[in-house]
Amino acid sequence: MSKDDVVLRVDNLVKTFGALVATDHATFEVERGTITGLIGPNGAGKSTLFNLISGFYEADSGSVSVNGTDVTGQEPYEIADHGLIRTFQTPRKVEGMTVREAMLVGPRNQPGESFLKLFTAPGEVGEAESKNMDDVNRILEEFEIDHLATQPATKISGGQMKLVELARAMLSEPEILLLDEPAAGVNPTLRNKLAEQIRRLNEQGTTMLLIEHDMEFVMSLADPVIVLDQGSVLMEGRPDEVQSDTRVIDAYLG
Ligand SMILES: Nc1ncnc2c1ncn2[C@@H]1O[C@H](COP(=O)(O)OP(=O)(O)OP(=O)(O)O)[C@@H](O)[C@H]1O
Repeated sequence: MSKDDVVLRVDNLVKTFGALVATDHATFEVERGTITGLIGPNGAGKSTLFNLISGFYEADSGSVSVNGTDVTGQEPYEIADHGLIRTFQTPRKVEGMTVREAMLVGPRNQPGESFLKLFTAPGEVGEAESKNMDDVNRILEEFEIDHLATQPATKISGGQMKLVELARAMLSEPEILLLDEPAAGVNPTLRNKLAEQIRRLNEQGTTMLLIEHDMEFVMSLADPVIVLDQGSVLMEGRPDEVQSDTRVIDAYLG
């Protein structure tokens, strides 16, 4: 793979918790334009890997690069500025806000977040905020969830919240989006909607790295699929190759 084709490179990452090696020299690349699946039995180290890649955990050793830039040791917001955005298994609490307000929390590079700018460049702040509002309204429509805009964010279903999380992540215009179990606890109708949206975003150019326990969901969306076992990469291949590999079957039954 040429350097330009790789959005994310994970090289020999190690993370220990006391005597437990949660990430054991994990090494892989995510090719631009793909939906790459990341699967593995419970405790294989998938969430730890996401936390390391997105800067929420510090690695003991190894490196992470995004778009050819070494981001090892950077803070999550710095890594986000390089175009890597993640969602969480359990969406963050947004009490007291409508869905539209929750969407507005935390888009990247928002000048309103800098108090100084309120005094030095108030016009810029106003413009940025109205652009954010336009972006939120456009994305709510694209995700076909504009009817939820004025609902209290805590009153919508878990599945709808997952759609809102995905929509909110897209406000940052990521080059690579890390999705942590988007289908978990979501009913079949909304799961299909989520899959449709993930496919649409990918066709429009967003590369994805997808952790998912629902095999049907991940195998119908992802290619390639990386299998993690005991903190390291066991294999990588097309969904059909992974599903029939005896090492993978053993790891799951193990
Ligand atoms: N903060 C932590 N402190 C101590 N041990 C941890 C911590 N986070 C994860 N672990 C341990 O590291 C190992 C990998 O956990 P991790 O959550 O990354 O696996 P996973 O593949 O995401 O599992 P699951 O599919 O069940 O979510 C497990 O043994 C877990 O108990």
